[in-house]
Amino acid sequence: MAPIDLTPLKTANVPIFFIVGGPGSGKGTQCDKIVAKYGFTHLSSGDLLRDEVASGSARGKELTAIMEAGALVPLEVVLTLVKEAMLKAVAKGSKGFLIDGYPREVSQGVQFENEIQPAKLVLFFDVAEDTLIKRLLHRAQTSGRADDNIDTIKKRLHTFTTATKPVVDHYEQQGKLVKINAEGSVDDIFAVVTTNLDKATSKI
Ligand SMILES: Nc1ccn([C@@H]2O[C@H](COP(=O)(O)OP(=O)(O)OP(=O)(O)O)[C@@H](O)[C@H]2O)c(=O)n1
Ligand SMILES: Nc1nc2c(ncn2[C@@H]2O[C@H](COP(=O)(O)OP(=O)(O)O)[C@@H](O)[C@H]2O)c(=O)[nH]1
Ligand SMILES: [Mg+2]
Repeated sequence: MAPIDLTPLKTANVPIFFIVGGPGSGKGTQCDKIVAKYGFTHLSSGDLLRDEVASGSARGKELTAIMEAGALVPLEVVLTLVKEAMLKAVAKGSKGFLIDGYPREVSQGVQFENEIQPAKLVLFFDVAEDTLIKRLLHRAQTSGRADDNIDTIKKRLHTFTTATKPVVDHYEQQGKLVKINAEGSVDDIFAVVTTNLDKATSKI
């Protein structure tokens, strides 16, 4: 596969925010609110993967099995989808990016930042496991997602603890982590989010 020309994305030099948290921690919910207020482009890596599956492509078929096992899709696959979506958004004048559900492991973050540009901040929505399970089982009633069932939820939580928690430590060491207690109401959490985003964007 030919390498993707990232020049337009690098030249745009718009702020990039990683949004991390366990499955069901409210990443998508908060991203919708951030988009409404700040006009950033929201890219959910999980949604990009689900779109790829829905397209019926050969690449999509391989992904289904991995996602239903609650495991991680190979870094190159996710990063390629993210890059393609970012380039499309930059062509339309994107003001910045919320990269939701990525990085899932330290190497995903390192490679993204090396190849594209460093993230400005990493928002981490911190929610206890029992709350995550309750929320996901509730969402399962309407989400239609093949992975919103108790067996896959348990596997996703395991993947989060083993692969993604080190991501949180990695960015904490770099002083880029904003850890938000996300057990409260959507509006209370959003108030903390806006305080941090206002601070980060005023320095641009
Ligand atoms: N960077 C990513 C993002 C997603 N996935 C795969 O896609 C699945 C669903 O991802 P996502 O929609 O982000 O789900 P959750 O993290 O469970 O978060 P939520 O449902 O809360 O959005 C993951 O379990 C994983 O198999 C992945 O491998 N790598
Ligand atoms: N109680 C409560 N529920 C929330 C909050 N944020 C999201 N939810 C619910 O939790 C579920 C998962 O949220 P979602 O935004 O899809 O989380 P994501 O999986 O991290 O993207 C959904 O059913 C939401 O309605 C919150 O702040 N408080
Ligand atoms: Mg989501």
